[in-house]
Amino acid sequence: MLITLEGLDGSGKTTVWEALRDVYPDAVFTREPTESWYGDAVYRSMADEDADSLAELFLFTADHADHLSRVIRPALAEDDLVISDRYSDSRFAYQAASLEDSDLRRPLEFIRGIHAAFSRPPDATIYLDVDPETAAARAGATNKFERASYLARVRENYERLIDAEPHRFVRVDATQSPEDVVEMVERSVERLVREDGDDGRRG
Ligand SMILES: Nc1ncnc2c1ncn2[C@@H]1O[C@H](COP(=O)(O)OP(=O)(O)OP(=O)(O)O)[C@@H](O)[C@H]1O
Ligand SMILES: Cc1cn([C@H]2C[C@H](O)[C@@H](COP(=O)(O)O)O2)c(=O)[nH]c1=O
Repeated sequence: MLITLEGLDGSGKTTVWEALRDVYPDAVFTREPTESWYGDAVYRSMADEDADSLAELFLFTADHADHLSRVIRPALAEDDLVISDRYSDSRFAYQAASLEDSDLRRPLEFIRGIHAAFSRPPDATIYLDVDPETAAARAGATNKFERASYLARVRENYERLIDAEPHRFVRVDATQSPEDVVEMVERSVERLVREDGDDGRRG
Protein backbone atom coordinates (compact mmCIF):
# COMPACT_ATOMS: atom_id res chain seq x y z
CA MET A 1 0.00 0.00 0.00
CA LEU A 2 1.24 3.46 -0.93
CA ILE A 3 0.39 6.32 1.42
CA THR A 4 1.61 9.82 0.63
CA LEU A 5 1.95 12.91 2.80
CA GLU A 6 1.12 16.19 1.12
CA GLY A 7 0.73 19.83 2.06
CA LEU A 8 2.33 23.24 1.81
CA ASP A 9 5.94 23.81 2.82
CA GLY A 10 6.04 23.97 6.61
CA SER A 11 2.75 22.06 7.03
CA GLY A 12 4.58 19.46 9.12
CA LYS A 13 4.96 16.54 6.70
CA THR A 14 8.50 15.69 7.73
CA THR A 15 7.55 15.89 11.41
CA VAL A 16 4.79 13.27 10.99
CA TRP A 17 6.84 11.17 8.55
CA GLU A 18 9.55 10.88 11.24
CA ALA A 19 6.96 9.98 13.91
CA LEU A 20 5.46 7.27 11.69
CA ARG A 21 8.87 5.63 11.33
CA ASP A 22 8.70 4.60 15.00
CA VAL A 23 5.21 3.12 14.58
CA TYR A 24 5.93 1.25 11.31
CA PRO A 25 9.58 0.12 11.54
CA ASP A 26 9.10 -2.38 8.66
CA ALA A 27 7.60 0.11 6.23
CA VAL A 28 9.54 1.78 3.43
CA PHE A 29 9.94 5.51 4.13
CA THR A 30 10.80 7.61 1.14
CA ARG A 31 10.45 11.15 -0.18
CA GLU A 32 10.44 13.45 -3.19
CA PRO A 33 12.62 15.16 -4.24
CA THR A 34 14.72 12.01 -3.87
CA GLU A 35 18.30 11.65 -2.69
CA SER A 36 19.76 10.99 -6.13
CA TRP A 37 21.41 12.99 -8.87
CA TYR A 38 17.91 13.62 -10.25
CA GLY A 39 16.96 15.10 -6.88
CA ASP A 40 20.16 17.19 -6.91
CA ALA A 41 19.14 18.58 -10.31
CA VAL A 42 15.73 19.48 -8.90
CA TYR A 43 17.30 21.34 -5.94
CA ARG A 44 19.63 23.15 -8.35
CA SER A 45 16.64 24.36 -10.36
CA MET A 46 14.77 25.40 -7.19
CA ALA A 47 17.75 27.54 -6.20
CA ASP A 48 17.51 29.41 -9.52
CA GLU A 49 14.89 32.19 -9.40
CA ASP A 50 14.95 32.37 -13.22
CA ALA A 51 14.66 28.66 -13.94
CA ASP A 52 12.19 27.88 -16.72
CA SER A 53 9.02 26.52 -15.06
CA LEU A 54 8.33 23.95 -17.78
CA ALA A 55 11.91 22.64 -17.66
CA GLU A 56 11.58 22.51 -13.87
CA LEU A 57 8.40 20.43 -14.18
CA PHE A 58 10.27 17.88 -16.28
CA LEU A 59 13.16 17.73 -13.79
CA PHE A 60 10.70 16.96 -10.97
CA THR A 61 8.97 14.42 -13.25
CA ALA A 62 12.27 12.72 -14.14
CA ASP A 63 13.02 12.43 -10.43
CA HIS A 64 9.57 10.85 -9.95
CA ALA A 65 10.17 8.33 -12.77
CA ASP A 66 13.44 7.27 -11.15
CA HIS A 67 11.75 7.09 -7.73
CA LEU A 68 9.04 4.82 -9.17
CA SER A 69 11.39 2.35 -10.78
CA ARG A 70 14.05 2.32 -8.07
CA VAL A 71 11.96 2.48 -4.86
CA ILE A 72 8.16 2.54 -5.21
CA ARG A 73 7.40 -0.30 -7.63
CA PRO A 74 9.91 -2.78 -6.11
CA ALA A 75 8.58 -2.09 -2.59
CA LEU A 76 4.95 -2.49 -3.67
CA ALA A 77 5.85 -5.70 -5.51
CA GLU A 78 7.07 -7.02 -2.12
CA ASP A 79 3.72 -5.95 -0.59
CA ASP A 80 5.47 -3.41 1.66
CA LEU A 81 3.76 -0.44 3.21
CA VAL A 82 5.31 2.62 1.54
CA ILE A 83 5.04 6.10 3.06
CA SER A 84 6.29 8.96 0.90
CA ASP A 85 6.88 12.54 2.09
CA ARG A 86 5.56 14.31 -1.06
CA TYR A 87 4.72 12.52 -4.31
CA SER A 88 2.84 13.30 -7.54
CA ASP A 89 0.28 15.67 -5.97
CA SER A 90 3.17 18.03 -5.17
CA ARG A 91 3.79 18.35 -8.90
CA PHE A 92 0.09 18.86 -9.65
CA ALA A 93 -0.20 21.56 -6.99
CA TYR A 94 3.20 23.35 -7.19
CA GLN A 95 4.17 23.15 -10.86
CA ALA A 96 0.59 23.98 -11.92
CA ALA A 97 0.94 27.14 -9.81
CA SER A 98 4.35 27.90 -11.38
CA LEU A 99 2.89 27.45 -14.87
CA GLU A 100 -0.31 29.40 -14.19
CA ASP A 101 0.89 32.48 -16.11
CA SER A 102 2.57 30.55 -18.93
CA ASP A 103 1.21 29.91 -22.43
CA LEU A 104 0.29 26.41 -21.35
CA ARG A 105 -3.47 25.85 -21.18
CA ARG A 106 -4.85 24.13 -18.05
CA PRO A 107 -1.46 23.29 -16.47
CA LEU A 108 -2.89 21.10 -13.71
CA GLU A 109 -4.69 18.87 -16.22
CA PHE A 110 -1.59 18.83 -18.43
CA ILE A 111 0.63 17.63 -15.56
CA ARG A 112 -1.90 15.02 -14.45
CA GLY A 113 -2.07 13.79 -18.04
CA ILE A 114 1.68 13.28 -18.20
CA HIS A 115 1.61 11.27 -14.98
CA ALA A 116 -1.39 9.17 -16.03
CA ALA A 117 0.76 7.64 -18.75
CA PHE A 118 3.38 6.14 -16.43
CA SER A 119 2.90 6.81 -12.72
CA ARG A 120 1.48 4.70 -9.90
CA PRO A 121 -1.17 6.75 -8.03
CA PRO A 122 -1.18 6.70 -4.22
CA ASP A 123 -3.74 4.50 -2.48
CA ALA A 124 -4.32 7.22 0.10
CA THR A 125 -3.01 10.71 0.77
CA ILE A 126 -2.84 12.52 4.09
CA TYR A 127 -3.22 16.24 3.38
CA LEU A 128 -1.83 18.48 6.12
CA ASP A 129 -3.95 21.59 5.78
CA VAL A 130 -2.46 24.89 6.86
CA ASP A 131 -2.93 28.50 5.70
CA PRO A 132 -0.21 29.93 3.41
CA GLU A 133 0.93 32.57 5.91
CA THR A 134 1.55 30.01 8.68
CA ALA A 135 3.20 27.69 6.16
CA ALA A 136 5.59 30.38 4.87
CA ALA A 137 6.47 31.51 8.39
CA ARG A 138 7.21 27.94 9.53
CA ALA A 139 9.17 27.07 6.39
CA GLY A 140 11.34 30.17 6.74
CA ALA A 141 11.52 31.10 3.01
CA THR A 142 14.49 28.81 2.26
CA ASN A 143 13.46 28.41 -1.41
CA LYS A 144 11.49 30.37 -4.02
CA PHE A 145 8.30 28.39 -3.36
CA GLU A 146 8.06 29.31 0.32
CA ARG A 147 6.22 32.61 -0.15
CA ALA A 148 2.66 33.10 1.07
CA SER A 149 1.36 34.48 -2.26
CA TYR A 150 2.71 31.48 -4.20
CA LEU A 151 1.61 29.00 -1.52
CA ALA A 152 -1.93 30.43 -1.71
CA ARG A 153 -2.09 29.33 -5.37
CA VAL A 154 -0.60 25.94 -4.47
CA ARG A 155 -3.26 25.50 -1.79
CA GLU A 156 -6.04 26.24 -4.31
CA ASN A 157 -4.62 23.49 -6.52
CA TYR A 158 -4.57 21.02 -3.62
CA GLU A 159 -8.25 21.87 -3.03
CA ARG A 160 -9.02 21.10 -6.68
CA LEU A 161 -7.26 17.75 -6.35
CA ILE A 162 -9.24 16.91 -3.20
CA ASP A 163 -12.51 17.91 -4.91
CA ALA A 164 -11.66 15.61 -7.81
CA GLU A 165 -10.82 12.58 -5.59
CA PRO A 166 -12.37 13.12 -2.14
CA HIS A 167 -12.08 9.43 -1.17
CA ARG A 168 -8.31 9.30 -1.63
CA PHE A 169 -7.56 12.23 0.68
CA VAL A 170 -7.63 12.48 4.46
CA ARG A 171 -7.52 16.11 5.53
CA VAL A 172 -5.79 16.88 8.82
CA ASP A 173 -5.88 20.33 10.41
CA ALA A 174 -2.15 21.09 10.59
CA THR A 175 -2.56 24.30 12.58
CA GLN A 176 -3.00 22.14 15.70
CA SER A 177 -0.05 21.36 17.97
CA PRO A 178 2.56 18.96 16.52
CA GLU A 179 1.47 16.31 19.06
CA ASP A 180 -2.19 16.55 17.99
CA VAL A 181 -1.29 16.49 14.29
CA VAL A 182 0.90 13.40 14.79
CA GLU A 183 -1.87 11.67 16.72
CA MET A 184 -4.47 12.42 14.03
CA VAL A 185 -2.15 11.16 11.30
CA GLU A 186 -1.23 8.01 13.22
CA ARG A 187 -4.91 7.20 13.74
CA SER A 188 -5.64 7.79 10.04
CA VAL A 189 -2.76 5.60 8.88
CA GLU A 190 -3.78 2.84 11.30
CA ARG A 191 -7.31 2.89 9.82
CA LEU A 192 -6.05 2.94 6.23
CA VAL A 193 -3.72 -0.01 6.82
CA ARG A 194 -6.50 -1.96 8.59
CA GLU A 195 -8.98 -1.30 5.77
CA ASP A 196 -6.36 -2.30 3.20
CA GLY A 197 -5.85 -5.60 5.07
CA ASP A 198 -9.62 -6.18 5.20
CA ASP A 199 -9.85 -5.59 1.43
CA GLY A 200 -7.02 -8.07 0.89
CA ARG A 201 -8.82 -10.77 2.88
CA ARG A 202 -12.04 -10.21 0.95
CA GLY A 203 -10.26 -10.02 -2.39
N1 LIG B 1 1.88 21.42 14.08
C1 LIG B 1 2.92 22.26 14.14
N2 LIG B 1 2.83 23.42 14.83
C2 LIG B 1 3.87 24.28 14.89
N3 LIG B 1 5.07 24.09 14.28
C3 LIG B 1 5.22 22.95 13.57
C4 LIG B 1 4.16 21.99 13.45
N4 LIG B 1 4.60 20.96 12.68
C5 LIG B 1 5.86 21.28 12.32
N5 LIG B 1 6.24 22.46 12.86
C6 LIG B 1 7.53 23.14 12.68
O1 LIG B 1 7.48 23.76 11.39
C7 LIG B 1 8.73 23.60 10.72
C8 LIG B 1 8.51 22.80 9.43
O2 LIG B 1 8.08 21.49 9.78
P1 LIG B 1 8.32 20.25 8.81
O3 LIG B 1 9.74 20.26 8.31
O4 LIG B 1 7.82 19.03 9.49
O5 LIG B 1 7.36 20.66 7.62
P2 LIG B 1 7.35 20.17 6.13
O6 LIG B 1 5.93 20.16 5.71
O7 LIG B 1 8.10 18.89 5.98
O8 LIG B 1 8.13 21.34 5.39
P3 LIG B 1 8.90 21.31 3.97
O9 LIG B 1 7.90 20.91 2.93
O10 LIG B 1 9.32 22.75 3.80
O11 LIG B 1 10.05 20.35 4.10
C9 LIG B 1 9.67 22.90 11.71
O12 LIG B 1 10.39 23.89 12.41
C10 LIG B 1 8.70 22.18 12.66
O13 LIG B 1 9.24 22.02 13.94
C1 LIG C 1 8.16 16.76 -4.94
C2 LIG C 1 7.98 18.20 -5.30
C3 LIG C 1 8.44 19.20 -4.46
N1 LIG C 1 8.24 20.50 -4.80
C4 LIG C 1 8.75 21.54 -3.91
C5 LIG C 1 8.00 21.71 -2.65
C6 LIG C 1 9.07 22.20 -1.68
O1 LIG C 1 9.12 23.61 -1.78
C7 LIG C 1 10.34 21.60 -2.24
C8 LIG C 1 10.83 20.41 -1.47
O2 LIG C 1 11.28 20.89 -0.32
P1 LIG C 1 11.61 19.96 0.93
O3 LIG C 1 11.72 20.94 2.04
O4 LIG C 1 12.89 19.28 0.61
O5 LIG C 1 10.43 19.02 1.06
O6 LIG C 1 10.06 21.18 -3.54
C9 LIG C 1 7.65 20.84 -5.99
O7 LIG C 1 7.52 22.03 -6.31
N2 LIG C 1 7.21 19.86 -6.82
C10 LIG C 1 7.35 18.56 -6.52
O8 LIG C 1 6.91 17.69 -7.32
